[in-house]
Amino acid sequence: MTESDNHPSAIEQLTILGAGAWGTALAAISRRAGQRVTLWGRDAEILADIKHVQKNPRFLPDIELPAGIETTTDPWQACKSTQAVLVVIPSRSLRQVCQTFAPHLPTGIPIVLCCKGIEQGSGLLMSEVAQQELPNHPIGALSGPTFATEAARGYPTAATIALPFSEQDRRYPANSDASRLARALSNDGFRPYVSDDLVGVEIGGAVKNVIAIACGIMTGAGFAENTRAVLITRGLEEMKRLAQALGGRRETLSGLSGMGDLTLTCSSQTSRNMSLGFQLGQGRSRVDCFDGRDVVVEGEVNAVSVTDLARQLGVEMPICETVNAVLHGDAPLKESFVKLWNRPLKSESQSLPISLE
Ligand SMILES: NC(=O)C1=CN([C@@H]2O[C@H](COP(=O)(O)OP(=O)(O)OC[C@H]3O[C@@H](n4cnc5c(N)ncnc54)[C@H](OP(=O)(O)O)[C@@H]3O)[C@@H](O)[C@H]2O)C=CC1
Ligand SMILES: O=C(CO)COP(=O)(O)O
Repeated sequence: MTESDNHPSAIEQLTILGAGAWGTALAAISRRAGQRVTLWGRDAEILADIKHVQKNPRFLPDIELPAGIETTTDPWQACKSTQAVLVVIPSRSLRQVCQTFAPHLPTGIPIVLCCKGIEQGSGLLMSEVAQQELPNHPIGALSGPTFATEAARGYPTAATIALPFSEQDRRYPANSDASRLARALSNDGFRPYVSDDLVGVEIGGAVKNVIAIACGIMTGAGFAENTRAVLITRGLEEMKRLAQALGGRRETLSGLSGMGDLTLTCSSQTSRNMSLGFQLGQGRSRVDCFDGRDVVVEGEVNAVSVTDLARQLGVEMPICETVNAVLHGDAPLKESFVKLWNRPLKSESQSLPISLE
């Protein structure tokens, strides 16, 4: 078989599930890339604004969206002639959303998960949850340093699209689902890279939010740049260890979905995770954070699932452990971070495993 015999058709029609900040931004990105886009959500009023006045006043106020985004609250309508689906809802809702959409998805189309997390209780990656519920679809992830507000405005942004490669994909990588999706989303402001390391890409997205909460706590408590650099660097090492234990590649965590997203999220209060940590570090109680609004903070719920998974696998993740103890174990904030700093001294590199005690 030659490459031209095997050339699959280009993706021209996308469905996006979730009309929050990132789902709406991805609809804008896809439109700018020339796609026919249907955005599915639950709130008919928001969807009407997106379609008719090119605004999402609740999740992306003041941002002008491109015209031509079709919207619907009906799962069948959303999927009827789609060639690929991006799932952009909070991680805790993924299983339920997959179950709702399973009967409506055209057979075999790729499903790309854009939520960042690990399922509570089961410890499954988002892709494993989706694979259980949608066994007849290739499952991938899109992840990277992508604040929705910036990407929706068209500011230059890049991310990684990961799907496992089949034997055929290895022979013709440009024809893989990951490559077809990258071409479908690419435009002047959005540059997708392709990967076959789904585990590495997903772990980066899930763990960086927990580390960002740690950065926020330390910054809110009055510490500065040195402390943040340590948390980013050692946090990256925690991400690499967990990815490796699950069969991912350490090098993936040096890319956009690892180091890239970790740096972004740990450096700005535009991040809801960093911002939650900051407010807690300043001494606010959890109920007063975000002025009492119910904001999606993935690192908060995922501190539990990341820590549980690490313990199960025997992977040392002291920063994530500390965040989890503070958020969910009633551990005193200041003392917990002092304890983190006073752990036994050791070598920096995994390949020189010495303790100095
Ligand atoms: N915002 C960002 O910059 C980025 C976010 N992400 C990730 O994307 C995911 C979504 O985040 P984001 O868009 O920011 O969140 P938002 O809070 O902005 O929006 C969440 C959306 O999900 C919908 N939703 C929640 N639960 C369900 C459910 N059970 N069924 C159907 N729809 C549901 C909400 O609908 P309703 O209003 O009806 O509740 C809302 O439209 C998260 O995992 C986040 O980490 C990734 C990269 C960037
Ligand atoms: O994942 C994000 C950027 O890549 C968004 O981060 P927050 O969820 O912390 O706002």
